[in-house]
Amino acid sequence: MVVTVKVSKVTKTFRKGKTPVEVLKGVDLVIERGACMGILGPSGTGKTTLMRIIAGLEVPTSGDVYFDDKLVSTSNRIVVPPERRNIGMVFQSWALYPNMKAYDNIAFAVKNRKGEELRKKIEEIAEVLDIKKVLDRYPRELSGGQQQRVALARALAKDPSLLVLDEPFSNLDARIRDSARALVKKVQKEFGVTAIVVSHDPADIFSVADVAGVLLDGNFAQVGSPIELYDSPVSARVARLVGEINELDGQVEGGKLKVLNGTVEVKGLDEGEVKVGMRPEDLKVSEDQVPGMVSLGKVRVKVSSYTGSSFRLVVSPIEDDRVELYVNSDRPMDINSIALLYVRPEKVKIFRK
Ligand SMILES: Nc1ncnc2c1ncn2[C@@H]1O[C@H](COP(=O)(O)OP(=O)(O)OP(=O)(O)O)[C@@H](O)[C@H]1O
Repeated sequence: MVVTVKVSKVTKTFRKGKTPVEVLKGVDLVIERGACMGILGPSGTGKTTLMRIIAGLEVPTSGDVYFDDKLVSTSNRIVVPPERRNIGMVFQSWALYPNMKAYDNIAFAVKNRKGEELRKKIEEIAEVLDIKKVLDRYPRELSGGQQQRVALARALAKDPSLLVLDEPFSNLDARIRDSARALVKKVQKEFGVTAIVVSHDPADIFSVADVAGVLLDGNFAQVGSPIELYDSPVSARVARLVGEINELDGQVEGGKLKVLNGTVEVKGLDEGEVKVGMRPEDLKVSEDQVPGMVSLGKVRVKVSSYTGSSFRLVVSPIEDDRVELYVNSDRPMDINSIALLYVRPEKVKIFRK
């Protein structure tokens, strides 16, 4: 039975020698039945700890965890042990048994089915994951992508209440990572299982999660759809974690934002010093006027490099060489050429200092 997961005011304190360190500081979270929640955050921020608490592998210092209405963990106590939470887990390492064929690796995890019924279930999942032909191979005879799919099949074969994926793509080549992400999304939806994906790579989270949370300093700094997090981050730290961003100082005066040599209309903001964020794809360098975009003044091109699908420019305002901005461009530019820098005004992000 697929569950809704509810985490309520969960804290976790570890001891580093004699010093207590509070890693989670009252985390609240609801993952609706059948939804896929992504958890993003820098290293050491408590992502794995939170996931282990949900899985029952770690006990919360305080707070509660529910699967539907059932209390599974509470302050310093595991109410339902991990083996009875029916969680399908996929780890970064995939953790396949090297001495067992793919089929047996999958079958080993399934306790509730036997014989023909088990075989049918495994074949059905193998079909969806396209690993039917490799079920009689040992892990060492499989590619990384196939091993990952076997690990996913193993997690799904027991009809889990919850699927937990811990950095599931980090051991894959960049070449197949995109297709692996698409496959995870497809099977998660097809099997209708509630899922949690933990990663430090926003691309992992954005490609599979319906809702994502950014964990910073022991709490969620923001929870929202991937688009919300990317387009409307609540802070410069969140903005930086979910994608590349240029950060500049600006000033709000009389309903206008002054940044570099440009002015952008803004509404409902307090006057004063602000931090301004602009993503490289929201900037453009051009000799001509660009309709719908606002000029930020003249810049000098310092770097123009080809990235495979587009060009990447590094530019500096002509009056201040120390300020550098990254700009995505559909064409190369001559080094040291001077042009105007434009920004899409609706995409400018403004943060309090
Ligand atoms: N069993 C433990 N005892 C003491 N400290 C721990 C223990 N487990 C984790 N920590 C500490 O808690 C903090 C959070 O660790 P956690 O592994 O949850 O972070 P993370 O966000 O998953 O990091 P990463 O992305 O590097 O895996 C770290 O500072 C870590 O050193």
